[in-house]
Amino acid sequence: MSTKPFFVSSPGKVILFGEHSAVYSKPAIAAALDLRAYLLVKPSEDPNIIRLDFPDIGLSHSWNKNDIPWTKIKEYVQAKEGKPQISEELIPEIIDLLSDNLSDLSSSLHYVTCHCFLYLYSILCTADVPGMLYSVRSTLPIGAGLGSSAAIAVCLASAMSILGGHVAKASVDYDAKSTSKNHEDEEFIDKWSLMGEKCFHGNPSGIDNAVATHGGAVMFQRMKNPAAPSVRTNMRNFPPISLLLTNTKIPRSTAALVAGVSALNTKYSKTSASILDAMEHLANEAYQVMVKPFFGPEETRTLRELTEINHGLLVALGVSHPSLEKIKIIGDSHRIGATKLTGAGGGGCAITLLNEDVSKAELDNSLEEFEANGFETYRTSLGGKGVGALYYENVQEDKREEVFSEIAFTKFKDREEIIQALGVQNVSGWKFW
Ligand SMILES: Nc1ncnc2c1ncn2[C@@H]1O[C@H](COP(=O)(O)OP(=O)(O)OP(=O)(O)O)[C@@H](O)[C@H]1O
Ligand SMILES: C[C@@](O)(CCO)CC(=O)[O-]
Ligand SMILES: [Mg+2]
Repeated sequence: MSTKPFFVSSPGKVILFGEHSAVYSKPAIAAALDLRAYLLVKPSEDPNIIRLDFPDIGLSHSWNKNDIPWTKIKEYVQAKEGKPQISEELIPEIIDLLSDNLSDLSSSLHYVTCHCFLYLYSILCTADVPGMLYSVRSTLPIGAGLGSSAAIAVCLASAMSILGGHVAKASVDYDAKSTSKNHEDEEFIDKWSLMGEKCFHGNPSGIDNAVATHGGAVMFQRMKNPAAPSVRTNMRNFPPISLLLTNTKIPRSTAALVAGVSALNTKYSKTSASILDAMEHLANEAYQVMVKPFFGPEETRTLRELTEINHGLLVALGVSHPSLEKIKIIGDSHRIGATKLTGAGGGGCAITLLNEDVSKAELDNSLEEFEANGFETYRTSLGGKGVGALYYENVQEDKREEVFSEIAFTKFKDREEIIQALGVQNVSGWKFW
């Protein structure tokens, strides 16, 4: 177990096809974003104190680790060779046992985040792990459809797997070929981060945390039998798609949107089953196109057409928002490409698969209109690295104090400062599983 400070980091994601239908065991396609969450873990001055400092959401909280009902919690966790075994659902008895530790949190945002932290902490760590500071910063917009919750869940699950001694040290360099990956440890982190996602929103498909753990691009399908593992097919030759992300900045909750679709399914079961079936066919067609060895103008046109259809189907499920429709109208009227909402919808982000021949003038006009409406745009590359760690000993000796400074970390002004100081591409020493 490491008592030296370390960072873990994991990426957000873009769902290209199949959000919401993914929850109903339909295939979906998603890829890792170059925006990431970072978690600093650092020994506390008082080894009995577990301290959370999550400035992005104004959360600062601490517990005395002796107040966690360790012995009772462990009675509900099955372990094999010292490794806690995953349950299908969150264990209600553990939720109940932790409720006293959460009773002084009045904001629901803080409650949910602390619940996720303590659930993973009390299962993956033991009373012997000294109290630490846990501080999170993210370059992902929160609640905007880009998997910010999954990135946090993966950071927490990986840090606690390190502290609990359940995974080997991450040791693969940034540029190394993926064949040397430690698949077993990545799977462990993936599984436990799904439990973290369940704390954030009751019924996640698992696609967001899978991408945040493994990175790259995947076709993902949750199985109908909840006990069966999800199927994840890596898409190695992910085509070079030119993508524009536009954030409406309208806040929304994934949990509420997923619950809304569930209500629709109950009320109009046959109609909504047809919509979900259409989404299934659409994701399969997109997959066939995306894995073609040759990806030319015909293939990009097909993906744009499927993008338009996918958005229409999501509108039919009731998860769009006037601001998302506005993005679509602006993009369509300047003919920049095909636009759909991404993630849970209801606000948050839209993606536009840009036309290859879009002119600079057309694009600039759209960008101006997006800005005038208060939207934020971001050009992004897809398919980056999954979860990684930056250990104390992998940072040059004379830089350690600065890199692992809690004060510097919590005070970074914006996304650019975080990326500059810690980005997995900018700072040498990051290791991956
Ligand atoms: N930087 C952060 N610091 C602390 N908590 C965060 C941070 N980013 C995300 N979260 C947690 O994740 C929640 C947002 O998750 P939610 O699933 O609603 O949106 P999302 O993950 O951004 O979008 P989607 O699930 O559609 O991809 C926040 O309410 C908070 O609990
Ligand atoms: C809306 C949803 O399909 C994607 C959220 O990013 C929910 C999920 O799959 O967990
Ligand atoms: Mg989420």
